[in-house]
This record gives sequence, structure tokens and C-alpha cells, in this order.
Amino acid sequence: MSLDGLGDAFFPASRCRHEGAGASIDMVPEAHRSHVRARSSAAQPGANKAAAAPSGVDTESLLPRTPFPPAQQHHHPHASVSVGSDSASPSELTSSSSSRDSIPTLDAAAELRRGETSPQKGKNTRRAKTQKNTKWSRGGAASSDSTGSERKTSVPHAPSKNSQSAVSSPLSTRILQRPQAHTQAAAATAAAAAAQQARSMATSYGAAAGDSRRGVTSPRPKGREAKNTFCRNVTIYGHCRYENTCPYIHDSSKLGQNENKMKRFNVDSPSFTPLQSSTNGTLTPSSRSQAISPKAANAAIFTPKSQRSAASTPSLQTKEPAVEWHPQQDFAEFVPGQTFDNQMVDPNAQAQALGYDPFSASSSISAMAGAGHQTAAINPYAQDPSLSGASFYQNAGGFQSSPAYHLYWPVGPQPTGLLAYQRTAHDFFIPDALREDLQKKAEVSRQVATNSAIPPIEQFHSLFCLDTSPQKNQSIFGYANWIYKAVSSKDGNMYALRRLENFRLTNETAIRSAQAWKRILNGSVVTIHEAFTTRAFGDSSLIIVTDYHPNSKTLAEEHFKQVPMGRYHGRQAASSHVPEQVLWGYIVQIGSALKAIHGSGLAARVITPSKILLTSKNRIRLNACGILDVVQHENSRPLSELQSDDLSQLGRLILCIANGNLSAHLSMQKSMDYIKRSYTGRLTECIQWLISPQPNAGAPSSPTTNGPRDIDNFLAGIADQMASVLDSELHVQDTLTNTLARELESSRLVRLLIKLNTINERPELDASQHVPGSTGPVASSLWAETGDRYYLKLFRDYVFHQVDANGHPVTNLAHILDCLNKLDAGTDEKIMLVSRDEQNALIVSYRELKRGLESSFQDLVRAGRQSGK
Ligand SMILES: Nc1ncnc2c1ncn2[C@@H]1O[C@H](COP(=O)(O)OP(=O)(O)OP(=O)(O)O)[C@@H](O)[C@H]1O
Repeated sequence: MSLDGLGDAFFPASRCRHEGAGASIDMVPEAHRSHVRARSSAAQPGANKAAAAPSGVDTESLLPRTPFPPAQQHHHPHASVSVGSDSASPSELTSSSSSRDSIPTLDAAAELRRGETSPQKGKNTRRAKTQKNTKWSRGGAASSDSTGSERKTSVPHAPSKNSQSAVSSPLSTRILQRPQAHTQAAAATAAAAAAQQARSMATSYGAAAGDSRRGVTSPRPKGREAKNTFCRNVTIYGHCRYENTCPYIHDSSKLGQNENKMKRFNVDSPSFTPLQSSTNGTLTPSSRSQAISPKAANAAIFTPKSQRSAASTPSLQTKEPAVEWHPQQDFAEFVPGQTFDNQMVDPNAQAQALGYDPFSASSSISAMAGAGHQTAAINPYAQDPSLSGASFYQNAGGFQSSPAYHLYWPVGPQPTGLLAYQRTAHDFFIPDALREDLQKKAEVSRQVATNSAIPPIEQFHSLFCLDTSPQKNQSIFGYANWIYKAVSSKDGNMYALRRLENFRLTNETAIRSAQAWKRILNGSVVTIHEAFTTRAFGDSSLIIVTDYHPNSKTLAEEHFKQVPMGRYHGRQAASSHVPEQVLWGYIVQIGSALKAIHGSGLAARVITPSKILLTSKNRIRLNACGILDVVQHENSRPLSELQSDDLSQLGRLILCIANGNLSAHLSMQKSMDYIKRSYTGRLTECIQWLISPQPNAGAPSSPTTNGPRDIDNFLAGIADQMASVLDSELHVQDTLTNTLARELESSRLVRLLIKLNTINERPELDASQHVPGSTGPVASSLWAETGDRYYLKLFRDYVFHQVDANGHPVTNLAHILDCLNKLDAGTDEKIMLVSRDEQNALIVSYRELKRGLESSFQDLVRAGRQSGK
């Protein structure tokens, strides 16, 4: 355990190092060094020469002149440091934890000595030699390589032989820095002792040493120091054999009461050093560079104050390597909303917190300790099986109201002159017209008739009548016909069922003629699936099953609508001019349909405004094809005649639409005059060619006029218009593709929101479920309120619950989209998350948040799988 992190956390300025005196400075923990330097500098400007001495300078000779004794001046094996303990200045730092001093100075002591005598030698070798030859020698006579500093050596009650190498080095090193007066006294006392006695002391280390050391007693600690200093023997050996006489504290609880209540900040303040899970699953202290930054995944567990309890968690002490002794206080769990004082007076709770490591529960989290962002292991776009059960239907089973089409409708003029990076809210969503069209289709598709008396037919159920008028026109098929929307129980799809009332099937082959129409798969033809007769309606009805195109209307409804109410009831609505491009679009689409139909040896036979569906803007489909083949099976005309009639019907259709009059073909000359006046000669010529009764009239605008009157010749004549229509359709396709790509972005954010809401404030999942191999008691903190989840909770507030300076809600769509997009990308940008009680402010990056989101969600998925087993 290094104190570097702690030192950095509280004393960032102490990071600067003095090159020349590195050995001596490294003896002192970072925090102490900073303080000691400050004090020394304040007391005597020249004091810092020791620290600032260049390499090669005899730092030892400088040390005794230091007016203010360094932190290691304690005469006692207790490594605790109380610098300037008689000062109550808040800026003073008091280290009450002896452990902090002991371990970091072990190697440093050797470093110092190596620098003094034999820089070439290895650390361990040098340290052993120091202990053997110089440490316990007194007066210099007994030591062959005693130095001035070593003659000052004085170690009161040494702990034990076995621990000599581990403990004596730092002690001896500290003695090097004793004040001049004290060392001189020690030297005088030592000079009075015989060399044999000195050797005996060196070998009988720990045995009745107190007597022999009385002559060189260290200065007794000041009362307040002793009160505030924990006995090092207890911390190292578990007990102090001199407890009755030892002035230091042996009860850790008293330590907290005596000292920590007085000093809010000191080097033993709760550590911000995160415990990182290494690859083998053990905890290691974070590196110096990571001391204060709250790395989301690996930082100490965050437990809101309200969630924290003293419920025990397994101790980490048993996991620690024997040589790395960690003071319990160093591993305090960071609890938002909890003051440092509270943590300090409860060392047991902190010790219990050591063993609790929610992060080791997830293998994915341990991967976070790595420097790389291991996103490859997690595919955020993969379909989670846990999500597969989600309903696709809005308001399914609940109250159904009309979709809120107005939600995104632009109010007022659109802003102009936006810069390249500026967007309006509408830029993030699909165009309003398309969205409304799709939503209406979905709404119409779900329409059901309550208390419907329409019976199910074969596999079709939930029949819903699509007819808009109760008056049925029998002129087309010779039968009254109705059309229903129905759901097939075979495949669950919706179909349109056209029923011809009172149809009597006299010839079986008649109904088989519908089979040929099943092969017509053209984008401009409503596909026929089957035909059958039924008596489900109480009569003999012919049923033609076709594709269902929700929210479509006929060309008759589009261009020849009747005014339904008022004095104009029944009258044809005033015609509006139909653009020529629309007419060409109709011609090309129907031409394409006829090409497919005629190519299959069939004829459409019904090309009339009421039997052509407009399924979306300018998108038409021939409807009710093949019905006449069944109904007029025995009175059928020659195919060539029927196919030529298809072209004539197409001509009349365009003529009527262009004139805005369903009976325009009855006054041909007048209607053609209107066409000539209102449209180009190219369209006029095309219409004339279509309605011309001559069988060999050539092709419209074709170089030769001798071609046959068929669909191929017709399409060749309008090739230029077909290319134009094809190009506009390609543009439409591109636009839709871009819209789809934009929606893909929205679906990304929806996935994020799903995960975020699945994790946030989940009440039932306890953290203890995710500690693999945990034998300790049940963790007290709720899963959703700790670790990564706590960050994510604060992030949710940051994104959605922002308020302005007056506390009013901020509903900034740009902010929300910005945050979610950055979270999805996992950027390195850092944000500050503030707890709701404003007692904690955490700085995290989107990258860390993303890792936490993914790992937390994986925790949930795993927990769900486990419960399913
Ligand atoms: N395959 C279909 N999919 C969806 N809606 C359809 C389908 N076929 C027809 N419709 C709708 O059903 C309604 C009635 O269609 P239909 O073909 O009966 O026209 P109509 O105006 O009633 O003509 P007619 O008076 O000659 O029966 C129209 O609004 C039409 O849009």
C-alpha cells in the first residue's frame, strides 16, 4: 500500500521532487514531506538546502542542522509522526497512523544509507549490513564502518529478533535525523558502555533491552502526542508487551476519540485511493496517477449515506500479502454524504468494508482495470434475449386514443441561416408527413369492430368492413361487392377479402382461373392470394383474398371525391388540376402492371378509378384484377381484345383524371381540347394513342407508326417518361434510406434508454448476489445504489432532471440527445455529477459511464439467467 495516492489526493503540490536529496525525501511519505518542507522553510530559509542539495551532496551532514526535526525524529519505535503537534493550526498535518510511516520508510532508509556509503550495492544487501554492523553499535567503537550518524543510533525497546530486518531499518534510519542535542546525548551514553556490552546488545536484541537503553532514553512523547499516537507494537505484533508503561495508545477506539475528532483532515483521512481489481481478481491499490480521479469502475464503492449500515462485509485483511501491511483506515469505503470524521471514528466498519468488492463480481468489470477500452467483448447492438418479449404494440389492450400527430409538428416558420453544426429538433426525427402516414396506417390496421356480427370465414377472423358507402355499385362485376379487412389464423397477417354477394359458381374451372393471378407479383398490382366460395354470410358468396394496404384509398376517392354533407351532397367536388408528372406516374405504373399481366397471358379488365388503390403518395396499384375472369368465365372475349381494351381503359382513366370528371370520356372532343390546353402535346399524344380504337396505330411518339397496339409498343413509346419516373422514384428511395438511417440513430438511443431505465433504482437486486465466492455476510448496500449504478443514477439526473438557477425544470432536447449520443459513443469528455443532496460531486467520463452501463446491464442479464435455471 502506498501513500502516494493519499498524498496526491490531499497534497497535490507535494508531487514535486527534489532531485538531489531524493533519498532523504523518499523516506518520508509524500504528505509528510510536503509538510515538513513547508515547516522547515518557514522556520529557516536555509533549511531547505538539505532537500535541495544536488546529487552527491552529503545530505547526512545537513540533516542535523535542520532546525525543525523531520517527521522521523521520533525516538520511539512507533513510527507515528507528530510534526508540530503543539500547534493547532488547521494546516498542520498529523499522522497518527504509525503504519504509514513504517512501511514506506523501509526501503528509503536503505536508499539513504546506500547513498552515503556504497551507492553501488544492492538495496537488500546494504540494508542487511546496516542492521548487522551498525545499527546496534554504540559509540562508534564497536562498528567498523560506523559513521557519525550511526553513532547516534539509539533504539529503545526493539520488538523481536525475527522482525529485526523488517522493523529495525526504518528505525535506524529515523535515528539519523535526530536533533543534534539528542544524538549527542546518545553518543555520550553510548561511549560509556563497553564494546562487549554493545555487541551483547546487538545480539540480545529484545531481551531485557529496556535496562540497557535507559541510559539513552528517547525523549518522552509529549502528553498530547502520546494521546494521539497509536502504539506501533500493537499494529505490528498485535499487542504491546509494555502496555502498562507505554505512553502510547493501545485501544484503537480511543485513538479515534482522542485525535480524529480534533483534526478533520490529516494523512489518515479516508482514502480516496480506489481499489483496483487486477486481472487475478485481487485488489491492488491504484497507482499514483489514479489517486483522485474517480475511475468509475474501479473506484471505491459508493454507497449513499442512507444506504450505508454497519452490516458487515468480509474483511480484506486475509487477502493481503503478509509483507504489505495496510492500515485499516486507508481502505475506507467512500460513502457519499458521509463526513470524514464519521469514517475515522468507525475503523471497524471501514475494515469490514475492505472485504466487500462488488466489482470483482463481474468479469467484465475486472476487464475495466485494463487500460484499453474493451468494448469488443460487449456488443451493445446485439439483441438481448431478455428484451425479446417486449410488446410491439402501443397501447395494446389499454385505452386507445388517436396518436398525437401534433407532437413534432413545426410551429411557426422554420429557422433559416443555421450554421453547419446547428440542428433543429425536426432534424432528429423522420419527416412529419411520413411519420403521420405510417402512424395512421398502423392505427387503421389495428381497427376492430366491437360487437361485430360478421362471422369468421375459413381461417379469416376479425373481419372489419372497409367500405365507406352502404350503396354498392353492381355495374362493374354484376354483383354487389363488399370488402373486409381480416386476420388469417394461419400466418397472423392481414388480408383484404372482397365478397361478391349471391355469386353462384356454375363451373369449377371458373374459380381456378384465379390461380394464374397468384403468380402476378408486381409492385403496381394488388396481389391475389386465393378465391373460394362460402355460405358463411347466409348466401353463396365469392371471396377473393388479396393483399391488405392499410389506409389506402381509391383514385376515385382521391380525384373525384363527393362532398359528403350539406347542400353539395352527392355532387361532384370541384376538380383540381392534377400535375402532369402525377399523370405520367400513373401511366408508367399502370403500364408496368399491364406489362406483367399481359406477359402472363392475362388481362386486367378493370382499370377504373374505383378499382385502383392509392397506397401512398402517387403510388397506385391495380385492384380487383382477376375477378371478371371468374365471374365472366364463360363469356370471355379473346385475350388480345381484352388486352387492347386495357390500354383503352388506361387512356380513359387518364383523360378523366386530367379533366377531373368521371364522365369525361363521354364527351371526347371537349375533354381532349382541355387536355391540349392544360398539358403538353406529349401527354395529349399519349392519351390519344391509348384511346384510339385502331388496332395498328403505332406507338406514341415512336418513329414508326406501324407497330402493333400492345403494351410493349406502348412502353417503348413512353420510354423517356419511364426514365423520368424511375429517377424520381430513386430519389424517393434515397430519401427513405436516409430517413431510415436517421431512425437507426434513434433506435440506438432507445437501446441506451432501455438499459438505463432497467438499471436505475432497481429495487430487488442486492449487491451480495454478485460477489462470486463471497463468504461474508450479506452486503448492506443495494445494488442499484452502489458502484457503477450510483454513477448511472446521478447521470440520469444529469441528463433528464436538470434545473435552472431558479430551480425550474430544464427540458432541453439538445442537451438530452447530446448526452445520450456521447454516452453511446463513450467519449473521453468528463462531466460532473452531483448527488441530490449536493454533498458529493463526482467527475466521470462518458467512457467510464458506458462501461458501467454495459457491465451493470450484463449483471442484470446474468441474474435473470440464474433465476431462470
Ligand atoms: N386491398 C385493399 N386494401 C385496403 N383497402 C382496400 C383494398 N381494396 C379496397 N380497399 C378500400 O376499400 C374501400 C372500398 O373499396 P371498393 O373497391 O369497394 O371501392 P368502392 O368505392 O366501394 O367502389 P364500388 O362502389 O365500385 O364498390 C376503399 O376505400 C378502398 O380504399
